Amino acid sequence: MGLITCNKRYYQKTIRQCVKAQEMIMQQQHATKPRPVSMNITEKDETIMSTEIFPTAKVVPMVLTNKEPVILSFDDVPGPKALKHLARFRQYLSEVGTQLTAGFITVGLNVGTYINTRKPLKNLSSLFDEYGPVVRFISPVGSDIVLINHPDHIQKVYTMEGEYPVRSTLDSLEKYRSEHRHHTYGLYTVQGNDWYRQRTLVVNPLNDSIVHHLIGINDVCDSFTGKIYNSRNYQDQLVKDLYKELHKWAFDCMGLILFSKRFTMLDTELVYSQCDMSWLYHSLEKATEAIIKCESGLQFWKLFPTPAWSSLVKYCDNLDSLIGKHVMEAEQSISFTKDISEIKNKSLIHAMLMGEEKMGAEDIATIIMDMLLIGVNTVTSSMSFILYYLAKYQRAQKILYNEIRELNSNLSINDMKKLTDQTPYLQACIKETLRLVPPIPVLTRVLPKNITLDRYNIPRGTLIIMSTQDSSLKEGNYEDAAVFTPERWLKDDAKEYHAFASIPFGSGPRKCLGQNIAETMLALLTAKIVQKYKLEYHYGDIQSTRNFISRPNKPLKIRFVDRP
Ligand code: HEM
Repeated sequence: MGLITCNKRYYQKTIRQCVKAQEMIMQQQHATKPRPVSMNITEKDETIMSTEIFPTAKVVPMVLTNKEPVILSFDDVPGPKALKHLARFRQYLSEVGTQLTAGFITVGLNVGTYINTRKPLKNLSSLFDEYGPVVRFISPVGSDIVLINHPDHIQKVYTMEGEYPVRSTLDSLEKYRSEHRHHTYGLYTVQGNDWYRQRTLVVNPLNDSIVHHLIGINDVCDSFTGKIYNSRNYQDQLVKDLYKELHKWAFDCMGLILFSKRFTMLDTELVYSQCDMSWLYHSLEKATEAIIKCESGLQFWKLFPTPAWSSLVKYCDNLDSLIGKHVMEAEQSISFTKDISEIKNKSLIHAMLMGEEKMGAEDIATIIMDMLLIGVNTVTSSMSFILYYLAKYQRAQKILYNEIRELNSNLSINDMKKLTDQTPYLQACIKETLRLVPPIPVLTRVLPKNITLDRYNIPRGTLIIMSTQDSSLKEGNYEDAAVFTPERWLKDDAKEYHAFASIPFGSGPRKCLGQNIAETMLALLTAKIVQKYKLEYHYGDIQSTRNFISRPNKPLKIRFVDRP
């Protein structure tokens, strides 16, 4: 639909150019005849006209025959006009950077969620409806931003990202690291060769870690279902905030994978006590809140320390030192052990410390911090929405329950592949939830080369924001796109879906490192909950917030009714 609107606009523009060219040719012909005094055209005017006529006339046959592609300039990319006037301030505010425009976009999106005005604020999809599939934001302060949502364009960006893909970083975390800690490591935020080196060092130990801890994760999932049993009210809802409980579950699972430790946050009430484990959990929660605040809206923290910035510094410092303690403990245990080969598999931290290329303790702590921040928050968000959709779509829940019941096992497995093969409907439910609510709703790239998108030439270095959530919710890409339909992934037609219409884990060499881990955690807990409880939801529709990691915008009041 957006593509059609855009092409329509393009053709209208070309037709206007064509008419203008014809008028000018006619004027030029008239110019050779004796000229009426009222026209008053000077020699200078004639020169201008003749230089304008030919380029325009040259374009016309190309468009009409539609044989040669016409490349339109970057200036032709449509976008909101208001921001163009702000461009005048560019010279004064250069230090604020590109993200201010991203801030404008985020403010628009977030405010739209909270304020119920008569004239609703624009969200990304209305921008695409208005301007077409390629929208330009002229930044008042930094590089311009281009917004896209068409799967073809998203695919093209990924194919041109190069060997060392560059994503726009979380500015607040990057500033914290470079200015406050004088240390720029961090897998999500680092770029270029450094990124490649880190990723190569982490990828294998991380995959091994999930295999080692399957049984432990299974136990944490059992703790969660047990906790539901023990802490329901008379309406079979959790007395506590379900989102927070899921957050603790994700934290405990990630504790096993990243530290090989049982954090038991689910079982303990000592959330704000003085023990290291609860401080780590508390700091993670607070650091996430502070990053969300800093990344949404106008980024004044770049100019002076705002309360959100001070909170970010405080809690990221906490995280750094608490994780650093675990890394130091691992270093010590290595230095006291004779049989080095045995200890290498003790934890992900041990494996990284003993990798072929030695990594410093601070570097490892930063990588672990990134994985904790991304991993815990994304998995919690997805798990919340899986439960919500299953509770809302009873028919889907019934099919899933039958699939799990037929497995006729207690699901206490240590072979994930077997579980995946035996539960196609469960996998489809996870995939469908991630299509409807990808926890990271927009992905970014800065390309090393110019790229042509929908005939517009986008210069290299432009920040390209890919609205992957908008793409996966578009009717043109999926029929009944807003409806939770896991079956769509099991039909033959699924093969016809565009491979880039729904990419919740990103794509290419820089795609999510934790996909395997996330899918395992989500599958295990969903299976265990549905096996034990019938889920119900009797309240208003829940949507996702549009933060850099989205979450439910309302309390998850799901009922967990015992199955007979
Ligand atoms: C449902 C859960 C998850 C979703 C939907 C998700 C999604 C994503 C996405 C979209 C990206 C960016 C990809 C791109 O730019 O093309 C990403 C990157 C990343 N994710 Fe995940 N993620 C999830 C869970 C996890 C977990 C559990 C971990 C930790 C083990 C993790 C670690 C990472 C890391 C380290 C990166 C940066 C990779 C790099 O820059 O090389 N993610 N994730």
